Amino acid sequence: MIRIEGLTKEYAGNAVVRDVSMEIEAATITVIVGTSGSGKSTFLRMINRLVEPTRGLVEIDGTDTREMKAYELRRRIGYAIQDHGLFPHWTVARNIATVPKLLGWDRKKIDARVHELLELLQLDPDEIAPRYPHQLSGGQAQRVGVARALAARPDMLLMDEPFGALDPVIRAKAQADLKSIQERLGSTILLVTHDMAEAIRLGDRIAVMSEGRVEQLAPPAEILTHPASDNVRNLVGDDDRPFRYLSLIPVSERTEEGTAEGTPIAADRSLYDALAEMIWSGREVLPVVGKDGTARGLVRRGALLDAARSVA
Ligand SMILES: Nc1ncnc2c1ncn2[C@@H]1O[C@H](COP(=O)(O)OP(=O)(O)OP(=O)(O)O)[C@@H](O)[C@H]1O
Repeated sequence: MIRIEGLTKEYAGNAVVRDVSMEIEAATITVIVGTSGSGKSTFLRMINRLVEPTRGLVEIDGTDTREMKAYELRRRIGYAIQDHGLFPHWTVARNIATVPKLLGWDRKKIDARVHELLELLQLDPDEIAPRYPHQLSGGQAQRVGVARALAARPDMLLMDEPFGALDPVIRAKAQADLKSIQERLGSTILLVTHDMAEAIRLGDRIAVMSEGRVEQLAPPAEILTHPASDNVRNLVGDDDRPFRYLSLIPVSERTEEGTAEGTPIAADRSLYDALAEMIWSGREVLPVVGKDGTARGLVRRGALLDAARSVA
């Protein structure tokens, strides 16, 4: 678990991060979202001490980061940034091996880890490992950046706008990949973005920052249903709120007893998917099935619209 208390950064007496406290559970994704200049990157960089806090405390599993040596911080906290930060004159394999090498791992262990990580990120090791960064697509470079950050099995991964340089289609794929890797490895991730849609898609919790403070720290559904301030409401975007909310709630939560005709929808799909299916197929009711295909009941369009209206 990561404990952050009273974290503050001042430049020339001017606070850019003000008294931020939070606890981050292991194996969760916390997304820091906010407008430009709200202090997100400075906050993130104080966690691995790339920026030295003016005041406050960061503890990882009970150890104050001030008591950790630089190499230990690097091992325990992986760091991935927007333009991936790969070293241009090093191959992909050497880039990924940066921290393990610093830690003195032997060659065999490093090679095995590079191979394993490339496979995890769905890159062909034989093809990609010997390449140089300029020989990669944007999406591949981004994944290599994540592989490098994961190399020494860190306790925590810090990601600063990791998908910022990707086009929307690749970005959505990269987000889905990150989520599935995180679920598989049980990684603890703190990710900075200015994109609320990304925050809602990825976050177990979202911290909304404004002028150096955390204005709200809550799960996505709560941010959507109960924005704590006008600022949070603006970031969420009034027009999209109902749709974003529907995309977070599984069909199982609005399933009623009964039977209905036509192609069913799976209970773990979202209400948004159900509504899209209803519009597409011109139906007002869909049968709902479980993962194993057994009937679970039905979902009505009225119930979806009620759910959407609850946040409108
Ligand atoms: N080294 C520095 N010296 C002085 N001021 C700084 C320094 N680094 C950051 N700042 C200021 O701190 C504020 C917060 O910057 P920060 O980069 O943390 O914001 P951000 O929310 O990450 O913004 P963006 O989304 O644009 O990256 C800004 O006003 C910035 O100008």
